[in-house]
Amino acid sequence: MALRRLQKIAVTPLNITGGLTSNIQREMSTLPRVYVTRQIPPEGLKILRKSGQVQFELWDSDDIPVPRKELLQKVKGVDGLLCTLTEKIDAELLDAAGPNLKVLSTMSVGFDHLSLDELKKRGGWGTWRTLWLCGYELANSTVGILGLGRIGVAIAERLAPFKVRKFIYTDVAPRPELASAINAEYVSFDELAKQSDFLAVCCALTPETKEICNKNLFSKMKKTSIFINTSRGGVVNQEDLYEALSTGQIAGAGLDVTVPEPLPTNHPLFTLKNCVILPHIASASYTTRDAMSSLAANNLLLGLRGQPMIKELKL
Ligand SMILES: O=C(O)C(=O)CO
Repeated sequence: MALRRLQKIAVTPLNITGGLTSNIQREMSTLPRVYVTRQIPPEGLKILRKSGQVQFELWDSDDIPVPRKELLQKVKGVDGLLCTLTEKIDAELLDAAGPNLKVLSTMSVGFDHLSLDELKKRGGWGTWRTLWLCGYELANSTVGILGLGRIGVAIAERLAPFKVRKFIYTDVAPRPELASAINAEYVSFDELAKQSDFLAVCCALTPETKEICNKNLFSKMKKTSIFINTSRGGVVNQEDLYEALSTGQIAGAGLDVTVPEPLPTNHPLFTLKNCVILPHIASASYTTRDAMSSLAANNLLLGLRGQPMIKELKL
């Protein structure tokens, strides 16, 4: 299989001796996987370890280079490869590594052991493929809304032209006045999970909704369904979401909100190909932010004058 997403190649003019004495080193986590092809001097290993950014495995010998057969096995699916000048990085090796490989770093100033043509070939988008970056269609789908308020209705109005077959929603009680505007059917929480092809969370974060989206919800969803959260990160149990996405329990997630915000770039959710994360920007248009600031200012002035506010949170 061809490598499609090679992003960086680094050459390193290091000349340090020394090393670790243990056999294969393995740090298990959900972080990007790196293979280190040689017992490199401890400073480099310390940097990798301390970074908290990667899990790595090491061929722990300074005397003999990793046998080619072993190397071809070990590089399968890695995100990064740290090699030395004794490893030939050619088409066979890059194919064995596969499409996850993003960075190749060599502990050498010379780069004659790297097949530059093969590396270049794998640096761009690659060729168009029939199922490349395919997703699921809104047409004929069932869209579920968890918490139907003005935002849920506005989302449904925007999705309807894509020929959604059916809108369903759940809330503490049916909300017929809002639901009628989008022809949405009230269902139970379980039915919402079971039927939704796209499930959009639009509820407020309250003690009742905290982590309401957890393994109980995800385990009832279809394997082809997409989970969307634009409300608050706290309504989701992120460990359960990670589990559901990484095991294929659900097909994908789009998150505008997370805990914390912004989500640290080494968070396990960022390692998933089926999770798109934004830094809370769903309302980030000049018009919307102007409207939000005007509303807040007008509410304040009305309140100070003792008049009814345009939007008042009933306590
Ligand atoms: O207004 C809010 O509460 C927001 O989350 C803005 O995106």
